[in-house]
Amino acid sequence: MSESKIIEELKASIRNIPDFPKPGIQFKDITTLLQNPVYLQTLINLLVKKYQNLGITKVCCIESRGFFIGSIVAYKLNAGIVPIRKPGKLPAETISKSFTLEYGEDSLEIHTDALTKDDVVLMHDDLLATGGTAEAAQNLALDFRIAELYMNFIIELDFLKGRDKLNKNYDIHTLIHF
Ligand SMILES: O=P(O)(O)OC[C@H]1O[C@H](OP(=O)(O)OP(=O)(O)O)[C@H](O)[C@@H]1O
Ligand SMILES: Nc1ncnc2[nH]cnc12
Repeated sequence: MSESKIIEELKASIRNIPDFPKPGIQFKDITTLLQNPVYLQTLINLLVKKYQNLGITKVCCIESRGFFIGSIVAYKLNAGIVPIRKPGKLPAETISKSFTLEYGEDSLEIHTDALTKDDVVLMHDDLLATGGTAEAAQNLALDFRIAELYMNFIIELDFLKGRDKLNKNYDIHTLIHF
């Protein structure tokens, strides 16, 4: 099967929940993709193929839905896992960035010793919506003056133009567009 057909199948496996968690939001639920072993393997294989020859040393995984796939990809790439978490969850010294998202306001934190200037970082989250989360996460990583940064999302809600908030000097890749 062609790669675009495979991506269409993965897209069809994502469940839409209207009005969750607030009226007007069309929530893209990835649990229906993740719980299917074939779809899970297919997704991981596509991501590993894309990022395997780039010398990635750390995968930054954005809480919480970014943890699932980001962690597996890190393992497959022989890279480390760096959690980017909601406030008050990381126990050691952190740096923090605030942002607004499609249905609220939040901030994100990373440990101050999580990255170094030699790191080639893959930043992963399940979904890019308004881009507030990804922008904050990108800025957290760039504060470390890392060697390179790749941004990856399973899903992008194109109509929200979240991509426009991100620094265009770094590669941004999304598998499935709505
Ligand atoms: O582009 P944005 O408008 O910033 O929205 C995208 C973010 O929203 C969701 O996370 P959420 O904050 O709902 O947390 P969760 O992963 O813990 O469910 C999603 O997993 C992204 O992280
Ligand atoms: N529409 C949406 N579906 C799933 N996760 C989201 N995060 C922000 N917007 C979302």
